[in-house]
Amino acid sequence: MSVNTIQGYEPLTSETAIALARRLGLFEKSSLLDCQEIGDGNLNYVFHITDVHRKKGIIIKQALPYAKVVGESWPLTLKRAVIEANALQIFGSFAPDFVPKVYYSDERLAVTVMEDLSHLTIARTGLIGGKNYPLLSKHVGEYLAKTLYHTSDYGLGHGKKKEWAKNFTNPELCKITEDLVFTDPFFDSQTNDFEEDLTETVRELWNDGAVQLEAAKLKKSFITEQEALLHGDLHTGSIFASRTVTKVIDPEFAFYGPIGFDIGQYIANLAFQAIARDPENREVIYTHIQQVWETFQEQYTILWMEDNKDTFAGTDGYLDFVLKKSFQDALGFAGCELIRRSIGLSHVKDLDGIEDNGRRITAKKNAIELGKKLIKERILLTTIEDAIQLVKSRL
Ligand SMILES: Nc1ncnc2c1ncn2[C@@H]1O[C@H](COP(=O)(O)OP(=O)(O)O)[C@@H](O)[C@H]1O
Ligand SMILES: CSC[C@H]1O[C@H](OP(=O)(O)O)[C@H](O)[C@@H]1O
Repeated sequence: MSVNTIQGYEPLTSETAIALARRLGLFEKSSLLDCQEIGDGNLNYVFHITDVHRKKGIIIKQALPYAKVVGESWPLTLKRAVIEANALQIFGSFAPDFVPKVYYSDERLAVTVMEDLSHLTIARTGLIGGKNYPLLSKHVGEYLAKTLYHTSDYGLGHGKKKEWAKNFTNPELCKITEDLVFTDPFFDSQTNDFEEDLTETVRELWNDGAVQLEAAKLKKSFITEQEALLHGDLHTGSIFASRTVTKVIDPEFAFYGPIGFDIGQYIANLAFQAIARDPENREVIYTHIQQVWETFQEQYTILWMEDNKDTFAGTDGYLDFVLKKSFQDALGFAGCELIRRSIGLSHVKDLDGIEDNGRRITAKKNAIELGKKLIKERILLTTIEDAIQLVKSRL
């Protein structure tokens, strides 16, 4: 397959990115501008433009017509840029404290111009470096409650939600997740990528019919359940943090799906830290896992009570049912993410960055075993304490 030429689209260079910033009037006319391409993700260009004297910056993110990590042999829709810009604006309207401001977007050029967050640190990088972000998981819990409630049937009403869901069909990006998270790691697929020392563990996984059946059910939920507008790729590399501020970036995978998916991806990426750390440094990560769920549950409940468009909102047991389902879904999705980032395409630095071969292999085996347990036993777990106990039992 080759990349189609798209009318009016051209990849930006530092010069054309600066010209765009000037045209948009985002800097004073006399300012001296510097531009660096800083994208370290799998898919896009990210240009950081700064006014050299005033130290003020902006970010211009541009989608390429292919996946950057693989190259032109993997064409990928440019529509993801408009999905990302629209999702940032919607999430920003419901949770303004936790989302970068969007200054401009252009569908033809596939660009989103947004607030510069480079005074913050990507949470994954900070956590790997041993930094503590005391408010991170409370903030993420609040962000999740607000975005997942306000975009749902309960927040919007059935008609409006269906309209929104139509505007957020994102089949190409969803297919990446369907393949890379929910399918390929459970079979002997070409995209898988793991060390030889993991072969036996991986073969056991491929022969585990019970895991495959539960993974199939989780994949079905991901594909069929349009509960709310999800971020769709909420790992700790998609979150900027400081001790007091949290901002969620990169929602190009946004679509209407099961709300446990965002919660589960975040929990799994915290779990990578618990797995990678020495035992004495794990407790703070367990606290994060507890805080994100507790804050989500508390805030979601408040929103449900305040203004719910569903006639059944006050029916005894309905909110509990919704929360329990989301919790158990989240644990299953977390299990899939743990396995995928250990043996599938696109790993995490938390594990790959462990230099000692023996420690790294043990960490990945732990991640795979924990993933299997979460997938198979999620319906037996009813409290976040149960889930944390299960994580502890695998390390
Ligand atoms: N608003 C921003 N402010 C500062 N840096 C950013 C911003 N958005 C992205 N970046 C930088 O660019 C990197 C890649 O961005 P991301 O949106 O995750 O791209 P991709 O979709 O390719 O994964 C981030 O890890 C971060 O370093
Ligand atoms: C070839 S896409 C693989 C992987 O990349 C995305 O992550 P990011 O955009 O944050 O780098 C997403 O997790 C996809 O599954």
